[in-house]
Amino acid sequence: MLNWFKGNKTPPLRETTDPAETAPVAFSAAEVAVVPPASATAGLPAESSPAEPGKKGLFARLKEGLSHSREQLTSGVERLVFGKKEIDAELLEDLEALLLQADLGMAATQEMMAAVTEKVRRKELSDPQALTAALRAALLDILRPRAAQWSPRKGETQVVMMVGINGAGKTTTIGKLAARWKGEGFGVLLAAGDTFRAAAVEQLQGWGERAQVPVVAQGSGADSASVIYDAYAAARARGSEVLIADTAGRLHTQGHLMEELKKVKRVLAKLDPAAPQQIWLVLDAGTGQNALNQARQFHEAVGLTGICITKLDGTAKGGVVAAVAKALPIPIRYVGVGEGVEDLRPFDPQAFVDALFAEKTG
Ligand SMILES: Nc1nc2c(ncn2[C@@H]2O[C@H](COP(=O)(O)OP(=O)(O)OP(=O)(O)O)[C@@H](O)[C@H]2O)c(=O)[nH]1
Repeated sequence: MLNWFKGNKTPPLRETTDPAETAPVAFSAAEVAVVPPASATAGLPAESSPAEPGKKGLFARLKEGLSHSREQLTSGVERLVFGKKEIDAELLEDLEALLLQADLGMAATQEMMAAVTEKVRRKELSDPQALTAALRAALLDILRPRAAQWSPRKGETQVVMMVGINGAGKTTTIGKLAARWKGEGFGVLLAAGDTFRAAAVEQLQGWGERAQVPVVAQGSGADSASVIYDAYAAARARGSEVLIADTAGRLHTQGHLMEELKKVKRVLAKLDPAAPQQIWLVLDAGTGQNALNQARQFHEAVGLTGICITKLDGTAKGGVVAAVAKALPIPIRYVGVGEGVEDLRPFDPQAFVDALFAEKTG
């Protein structure tokens, strides 16, 4: 229990953009530490401060990030239609194979192929050169239902709990979200709930320092549910709008570790039955179709309300976003296209299709 509750002291009401606000607040240091340590930025990618806008245009960053995937899809289609006069069965077969190779997965591929084949059958599509436009439209139809932005709300304290397998990019995504929401004027607090990996606490504190957002942490090996509970209590007392809770990476197949996540939910619900208001799964795009299994199992265990797909810049498997969108009725909140703070983009289906699947290469 935090000592400002015990002592019935008035907690700081609201966070401001003043860095002084990020100094340790009133609490029992033995139990909870809200600390942005001085040297915690070690090991973080060099980048601009959160207040500094990205130097490149937002779409340009997304496009650059998706260049490997775009190259595979766009050039692939160009190769298939080169010299072709009509869309025949062979071309359609090759196209299906290309979409599967680009990691769109069976269900999304089949839906896109059905849309294209139907257009060919109705004679609305006969020119092979027009295939790309038809594919883009079909992809957009799959992605559009998954676009739903979430933002903290003034006057409420909501918890966004981040889950995922080891190394998916949870801590990094939390840092980027903290900078974004802080920049939008929300009071943000971070909970170092990954008590398993010692460096994770330091890493989170580094992001906290960069974003000028306080971090609630306990010693390594502490009970994750207790850290997140205390952090939620602190966030409510401070009037922060959002608590972003890190959790340890775990394989979706490790039943006992999935139970731990359920415990965090139960413990938070003691403070507010609606908490955690959001549970977001972080998926590494490079894991390809395995991302679907992860998403299904995390969803079954804890009930996801959002998905963030990271590392789209390092892979040609960008099509996995379509596979995830088709397989699960869960909003895709953000996509990560780099390690920098500005490389986390809100998921915008039209921008994503434009960046992933160019009308023409180049
Ligand atoms: N290129 C690229 N790298 C990323 C992206 N997101 C995260 N990373 C990198 O991925 C690595 C792992 O990220 P973390 O945030 O530590 O992953 P985690 O899920 O917290 O890991 P655990 O604590 O082991 O569960 C780091 O080197 C990040 O910089 C992204 O969108 N693009």
